[in-house]
Amino acid sequence: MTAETPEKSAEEGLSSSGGAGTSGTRFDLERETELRFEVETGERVQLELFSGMAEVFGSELNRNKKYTFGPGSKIAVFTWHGCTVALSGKTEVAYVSKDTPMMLYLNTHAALEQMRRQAEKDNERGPRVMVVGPTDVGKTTLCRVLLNCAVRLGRRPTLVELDVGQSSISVPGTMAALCIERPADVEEGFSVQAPLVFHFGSTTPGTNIKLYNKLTSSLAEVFSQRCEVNRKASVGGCIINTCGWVKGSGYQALVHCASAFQVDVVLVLDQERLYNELKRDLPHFVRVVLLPKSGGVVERSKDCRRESRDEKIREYFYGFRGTSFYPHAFDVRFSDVRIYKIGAPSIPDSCLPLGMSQDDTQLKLVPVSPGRDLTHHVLSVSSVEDESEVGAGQSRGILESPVCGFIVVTAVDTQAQVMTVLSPAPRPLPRHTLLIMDIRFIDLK
Ligand SMILES: Nc1ncnc2c1ncn2[C@@H]1O[C@H](COP(=O)(O)OP(=O)(O)OP(=O)(O)O)[C@@H](O)[C@H]1O
Repeated sequence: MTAETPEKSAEEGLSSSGGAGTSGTRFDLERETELRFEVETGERVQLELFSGMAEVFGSELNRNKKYTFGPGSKIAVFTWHGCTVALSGKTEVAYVSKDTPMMLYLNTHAALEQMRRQAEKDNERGPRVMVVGPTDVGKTTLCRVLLNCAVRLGRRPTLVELDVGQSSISVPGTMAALCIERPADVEEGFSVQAPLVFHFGSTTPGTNIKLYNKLTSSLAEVFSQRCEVNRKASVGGCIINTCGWVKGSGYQALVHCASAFQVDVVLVLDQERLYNELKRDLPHFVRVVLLPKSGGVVERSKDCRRESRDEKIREYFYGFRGTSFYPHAFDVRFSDVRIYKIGAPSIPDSCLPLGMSQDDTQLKLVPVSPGRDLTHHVLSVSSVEDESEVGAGQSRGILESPVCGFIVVTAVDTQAQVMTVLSPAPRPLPRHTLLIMDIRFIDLK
């Protein structure tokens, strides 16, 4: 699609916001402004840069290339020096804003880069940054901007993803780390090659906060080990994306994360209360910075979040926009696998065996006998060696082993004692220890 319909200036674009789907609308953006748009459900929108320079969340746009955004995408095209872009397709809203915090975000990046330079000089480690704030304040977007800025300067920062509801690295229900080697693709985001992924199993940390904190520590440990042997990773530092749960145990989990990763900087988006609490509770050498949220960040409904989780799982099996991968379906005999759930249901303290605490039950591996209720569940394939025995001591090994992939149970035949699974690779499964998630995926499309 090209800009064949009437051309509009930014001001006209403003007046066209509010929905009546526009096609081929041209926007002349002044310096330091951004064009924000949302794609209507069931639609696609194409973006093209005609002149000047512009970026989407820190990834530069190429001129005269058409970028396509799928249903529900919420995008901001920012320009430092002015540009002309066009949108074609049905947008729910499209408007230009002069009021953007990008300058503050860039200043934050400049300060982090200064810390990296200093680290290089002094043979120290680079900044470890934690981004926090309530839901829908643009945490993920800020992480992306900061990582893009760093990698564009030749740095190799690590993205640590602790948001188990909306992971930007792997499927929901996981906690992961990814070394960033190139800027995010404008449409697809960061290229996910060789991430380190741990199984959490649900979309809210509150379902098993003990496990959540444990895995945060495991990620921190692996990251620190990598920094010891890889100078670039050490200088690049890390940007940690967290969950929007910032009260009670959620808050404690943030404090735990700050200590596990030994963070130097905490960026608090849009909540003064959280900012003050962290200033009070973190050691004085941690720099806690309050940043405003962008007016463009869009609140997402529960349904919208569920859809984007489903989309993420679909993407894992079928690739971006469902076109690049061809998953396999095959039968797995019950006797060939061992399936566990992490965490036993909590029972009153008075009923626990002598010397055992609730904490122990949260980290316990509970064997699951396959039945029909397993249908549609996502299972993580643990990388733990098949031969290892699961005794009281070894369960730790499974909890703290990364996963090597995911499968979805599509059918269970209890008579034949087999289950049919959807898998990214052909049979056989690479390992036979499976961890069940609370998350289900129904392969409808
Ligand atoms: N300036 C902007 N203009 C338009 N859309 C934006 C802008 N910044 C962010 N968004 C969009 O707003 C949505 C929410 O942003 P983001 O995912 O960064 O928030 P979050 O705080 O990480 O959310 P949560 O932690 O609750 O999942 C995303 O779809 C993102 O693309």
